[in-house]
Amino acid sequence: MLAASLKITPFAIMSRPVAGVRGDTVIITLPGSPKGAKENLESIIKLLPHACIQAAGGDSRVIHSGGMKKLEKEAGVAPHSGAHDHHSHLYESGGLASDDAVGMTSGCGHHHGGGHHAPTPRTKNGELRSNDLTGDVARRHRSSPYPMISVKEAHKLVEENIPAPEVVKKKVDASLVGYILAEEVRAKESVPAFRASIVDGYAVLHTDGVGIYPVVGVSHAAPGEIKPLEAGQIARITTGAPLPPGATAVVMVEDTRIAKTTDDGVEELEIEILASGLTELENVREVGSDMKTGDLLLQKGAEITAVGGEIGLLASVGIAEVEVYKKPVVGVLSTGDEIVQHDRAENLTLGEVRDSNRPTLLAAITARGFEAVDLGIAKDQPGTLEDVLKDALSKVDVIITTGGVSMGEKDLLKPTIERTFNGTIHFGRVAMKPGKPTTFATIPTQDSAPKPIFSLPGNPASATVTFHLFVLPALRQLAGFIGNDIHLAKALVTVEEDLVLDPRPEYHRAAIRIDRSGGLVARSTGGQRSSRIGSMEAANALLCLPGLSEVGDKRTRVPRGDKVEALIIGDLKVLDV
Ligand SMILES: Nc1nc2c(c(=O)[nH]1)N[C@H]1C(S)=C(S)[C@@H](COP(=O)(O)OP(=O)(O)OC[C@H]3O[C@@H](n4cnc5c(N)ncnc54)[C@H](O)[C@@H]3O)O[C@H]1N2
Ligand code: MOO
Ligand SMILES: [Mg+2]
Repeated sequence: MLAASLKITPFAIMSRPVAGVRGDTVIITLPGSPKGAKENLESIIKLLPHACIQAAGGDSRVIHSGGMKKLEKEAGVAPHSGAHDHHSHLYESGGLASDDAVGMTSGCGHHHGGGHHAPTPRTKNGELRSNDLTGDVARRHRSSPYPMISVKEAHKLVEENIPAPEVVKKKVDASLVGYILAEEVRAKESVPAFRASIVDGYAVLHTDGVGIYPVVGVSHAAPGEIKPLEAGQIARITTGAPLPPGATAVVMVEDTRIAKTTDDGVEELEIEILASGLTELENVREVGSDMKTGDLLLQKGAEITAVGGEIGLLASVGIAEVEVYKKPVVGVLSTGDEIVQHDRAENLTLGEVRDSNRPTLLAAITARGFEAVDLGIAKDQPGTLEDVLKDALSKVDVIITTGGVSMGEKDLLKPTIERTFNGTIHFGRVAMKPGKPTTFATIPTQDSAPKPIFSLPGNPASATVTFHLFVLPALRQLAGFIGNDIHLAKALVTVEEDLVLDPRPEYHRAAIRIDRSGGLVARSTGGQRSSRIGSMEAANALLCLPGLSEVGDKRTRVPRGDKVEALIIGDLKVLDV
């Protein structure tokens, strides 16, 4: 306790905690200050069950040989009671789970440079961290070997380990939306390519002034030759049509009067110009006044957006194809013996679970403009998982799997990635809720850079949140987005109700609306349990709530009316009045 407190304050030297055992009771004294008490307790709490069992006379040899479960049962220590779980979360968010833990960040966790130490894929004595693939359950890790890193760290590790984007040529058409330009584009023609009228009326010499003039020609917005115009003459012209050579302005038909027509009253012979003080090029678009040959049209790195403006600009100067960054093809694989096709007709038998992760992710990937490949469901068998992943590596640029990344003996993704594919696990645990066991790795391949694989947690809300937080930015980076454009947009929103804080930094699903004053208000989607995909229904934002450990015991909730940072994951809607 003193050592842990000393890391926090030198005043720790002044405290005089004592601890002891009376009968079979463990007694520990803590400082008076609530903060001090919490910090001291946290530094030893993981050992309390052990200490209690020893104080109750448990035999330490049995304990260390994994007989903890049996002893806990005998001693009536509930192995996984809520409280215990709560405590385990408490450490993890406090970064006390292991000495590799790093300080937590609050907010949306986007890294802004700054030092970081990436946890090494191997332990200090060079061992691989994952369980071995023998499946001997008694040999599996009893606590995670993966350092708990912050979301900010995780973002940095992803950004540093995503391959460089590939350049491809694409036609300028609707399929270009969402691509990033890999080259600077300049105008190869001027717009307009000729002097064009902005209005319907009469082409004149602006020096002629008011008076009656003969109509000597007609210029329609159509290809064809136009006769030159002399002083004292005018020509009828329609909007967008080329001015006759020699003409220097256009008078709107509203500023004229008919002076003489043919006998049958069909054709106009002479027109009275009523507009005076015409300036040169009045109502005329000079050649290249919108865009001149050689002008910069679009920068390298510009996004071709769904608004269509960039496609229009390219089309307006006749660009037929451009170099863009190839968008990654993304494979989605569900894993788990319990997982069945969501639309399988038969009713569920005991233990079966409908696959919601794959449909969710395939939809989200496609809607974001990336090509998604359905890799189906893999059983929790090392062999089949290996076959499916091998096949996937030959077909897609990025693999997403869900499930099988936690502490269970059937959680095969980490061991398979590391031991079968010689992959590098860049991180395997993130201080966040949901999404703690999120795993990001790269797998070496013969003919390309190591391929990214995101093994997301199986819990549906966890899988969907971590897709938005980690995978989507990686896809955007692969597609050529840079800097903050890689990440989801952040906004400050006012919470409409009190939100209870979790020990871990939480990405709380919410529906945000633009309110009458133009501000953003957030309404929680309700129960945020990681298994509840319903918490993603109507969610267009993830509220970045700090973990309890970050806010100290100052507060345990975000009060209604407070503002928090939110990551925008869906379209904004206006508040229904
Ligand atoms: N002893 C510990 N157990 C767990 C920990 C821990 O730290 N210690 N972490 C918990 C957290 S946090 C999460 S998140 C989960 C993630 O575990 P996995 O990634 O291994 O996920 P699975 O066990 O395979 O499945 C979890 C849950 O989700 C259901 N599932 C899986 N795939 C799908 C799918 N495609 N569609 C719908 N539902 C799916 C699965 O049936 C399970 O119910 O680990 C905790 N455990
Ligand atoms: O980390 Mo998990 O909170 O259940 O997704
Ligand atoms: Mg599991």
